[in-house]
Amino acid sequence: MSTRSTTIIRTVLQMRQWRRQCLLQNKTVGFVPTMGALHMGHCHLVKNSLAENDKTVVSIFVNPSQFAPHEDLDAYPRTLDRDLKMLETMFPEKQVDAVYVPETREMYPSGIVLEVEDQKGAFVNVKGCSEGLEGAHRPAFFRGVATVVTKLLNVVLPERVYFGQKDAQQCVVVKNLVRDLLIDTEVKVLETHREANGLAMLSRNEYLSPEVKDQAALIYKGLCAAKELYITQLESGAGAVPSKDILDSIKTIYSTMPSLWEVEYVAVSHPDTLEDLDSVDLAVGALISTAVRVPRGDSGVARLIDNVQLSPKI
Ligand SMILES: Nc1ncnc2c1ncn2[C@@H]1O[C@H](COP(=O)(O)OP(=O)(O)OP(=O)(O)O)[C@@H](O)[C@H]1O
Ligand SMILES: CC(C)(CO)[C@@H](O)C(=O)[O-]
Ligand code: BAL
Repeated sequence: MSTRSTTIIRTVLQMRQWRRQCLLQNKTVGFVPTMGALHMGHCHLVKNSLAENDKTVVSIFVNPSQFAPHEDLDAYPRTLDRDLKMLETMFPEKQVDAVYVPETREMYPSGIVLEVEDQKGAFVNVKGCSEGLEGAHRPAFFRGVATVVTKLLNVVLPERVYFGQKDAQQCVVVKNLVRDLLIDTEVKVLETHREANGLAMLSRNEYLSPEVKDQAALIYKGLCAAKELYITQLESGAGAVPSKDILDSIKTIYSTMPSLWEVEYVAVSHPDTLEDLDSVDLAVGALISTAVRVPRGDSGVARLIDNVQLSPKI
């Protein structure tokens, strides 16, 4: 089936046939993996892929294996018609060439085994990832992401694959997996797109009432306070800043959050290894990341993540 100029591909076989044609025509392929409910953050990745490759594939697949049983797999927004329209209309100069929308049985022909207890044995070697940040709070997450990204890359075989810095730990996991499994693709990481109030664009923002969306600006405001502290210290010529001072600057802002909100974590990590830092070497910088649980419009809870990079190059 095809829309104006975007081919919709539903099976591994069709995807491979499409890819083979690109190879025969000597065309490079850029790939943007997503779980749909597309927003301007996704479009930013697509725009870069369109600019850097002859052909661009976007995948839309809500991957069950990265959700633990208590997480929001069923509630995750699924807006395929709207997503396809967005991809057709957002890029007037150059269209997305193919959208890969597989069923779960295409991606997992032998089914899915969720071994949540066994996460620490995951095969991807990412220092710090099992102990802290998202890995600690979402036990199924990185094994599921590593599995599905490997499968997707095996099917699409792109020259370049695009991810958002918003999921900073995911980017480290994917870079390590591409390196360790000798996958022949270039991983490109692009900066986080934000709403006018600073809130990171997330598919899960669809869960939020306008009021909560307004208040959620505090998340980025807290991260910006950490950045300001870092820059002040950098300009003063200091060599290091204790992580506690950074965390305190964020806590001051977070203390104004509505009382029902729950800060799941704020972490100060090494920018490359993601190991927890007691003190930030100003010449090296750090990744400051956070997850906050806020009320959903429908009485559930939405988990919002964000991060900023503290870099001596700022
Ligand atoms: N605001 C953003 N800016 C840049 N890239 C983004 C942004 N939001 C998502 N991405 C990237 O788009 C890709 C697909 O993300 P995904 O479909 O999970 O959406 P999402 O907005 O991250 O949703 P959620 O975190 O609510 O699941 C990922 O590489 C992700 O990092
Ligand atoms: C990379 C990904 C598409 C794997 O399902 C997902 O984790 C996402 O959208 O960030
Ligand atoms: N972009 C992150 C996907 C997830 O939260 O499962």
